[in-house]
Amino acid sequence: MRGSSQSAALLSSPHLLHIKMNAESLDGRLLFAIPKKGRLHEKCLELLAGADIQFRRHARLDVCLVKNHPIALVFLPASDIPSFVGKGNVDLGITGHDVILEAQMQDHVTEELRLNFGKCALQVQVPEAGPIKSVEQLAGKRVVTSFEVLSGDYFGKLDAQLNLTGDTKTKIEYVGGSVEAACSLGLADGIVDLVESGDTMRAAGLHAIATVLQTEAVLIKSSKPKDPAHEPLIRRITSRIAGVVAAGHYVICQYNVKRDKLSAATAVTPGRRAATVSPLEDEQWVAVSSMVEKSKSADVMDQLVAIGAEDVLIFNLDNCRV
Ligand SMILES: Nc1ncnc2c1ncn2[C@@H]1O[C@H](COP(=O)(O)OP(=O)(O)OP(=O)(O)O)[C@@H](O)[C@H]1O
Ligand SMILES: O=P(O)(O)OC[C@H]1O[C@H](OP(=O)(O)OP(=O)(O)O)[C@H](O)[C@@H]1O
Repeated sequence: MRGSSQSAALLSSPHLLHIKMNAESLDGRLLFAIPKKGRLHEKCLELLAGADIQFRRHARLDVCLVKNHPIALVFLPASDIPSFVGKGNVDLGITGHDVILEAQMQDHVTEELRLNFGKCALQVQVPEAGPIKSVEQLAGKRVVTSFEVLSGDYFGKLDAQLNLTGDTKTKIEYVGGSVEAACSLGLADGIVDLVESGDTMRAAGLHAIATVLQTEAVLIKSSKPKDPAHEPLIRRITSRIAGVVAAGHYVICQYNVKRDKLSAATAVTPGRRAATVSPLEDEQWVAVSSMVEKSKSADVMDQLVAIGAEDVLIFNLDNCRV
């Protein structure tokens, strides 16, 4: 029975020993892995709430049952989620695209959805005041990182291009955290680490000289799901989460405009299929409603006002299916 073997595999994980007493209740449930802490955790909880996946997590328990679906949530370190999903121990998961590549699980998981958070870049960084200005100058020296595989690939290719072999190759050393301190501590000539705002990098006196990878959080499923019976539920959850992500991406823009300016205005707010145009009591005017990308809404409002639109309103979406 797949449910039992899946539970047994989960329970062999050191993270999950203390949920043994719950093993029976996991059987038959779709297992969905969520980062248990770190940068992605809170955003994942918001997604679950938006998708109406209801649960109560008891303090310190890494597995909890969803009340309104046959799902169990499994809280794991983000870095372990690709291999749990890739090996089929859990059915669905959320983690970073970077983490999937670092775990070398890209051939074992399918990225179902980009989630529009956890966006950052994996960058090669060196001391701003130091002599190294390019990755070619850094090649052959000491690089400290938490991303050994991705950094190894990156510098491996660079070493090959520069004909660096044996002892002259770049030395990649792993550290589990505080990577940005490695140069000032004398451990490294450069580092490879994630950058979002750049605050950590600048505070450590570093600057970026190359980008290894752009990443964001993704919803993943196993490329070879063990239980096809879970597919409809996976599709439903994926569609709900896609709706929550789209709701964060769009706003509704509503305004009044004179009929003779309507085509200029709808050129600014074409909507996804078409703008909704409704008559007003004043026959010279119409009301227009349209979905607009949130990041462009301020520009769109400026353009509408310049065209002569009035009462321009922006509404956030709680949820949608588009
Ligand atoms: N500054 C950031 N901005 C956006 N996304 C980030 C940032 N840092 C990390 N991430 C994303 O979150 C993932 C997990 O990173 P995080 O540092 O939270 O890992 P963790 O090791 O699980 O947590 P912790 O650092 O608390 O131990 C990263 O692989 C990346 O995809
Ligand atoms: O460009 P920034 O916005 O400053 O973000 C980058 C920092 O975020 C991540 O670490 P995090 O703060 O999650 O903690 P960690 O070092 O413990 O992983 C990453 O490792 C960087 O240190």
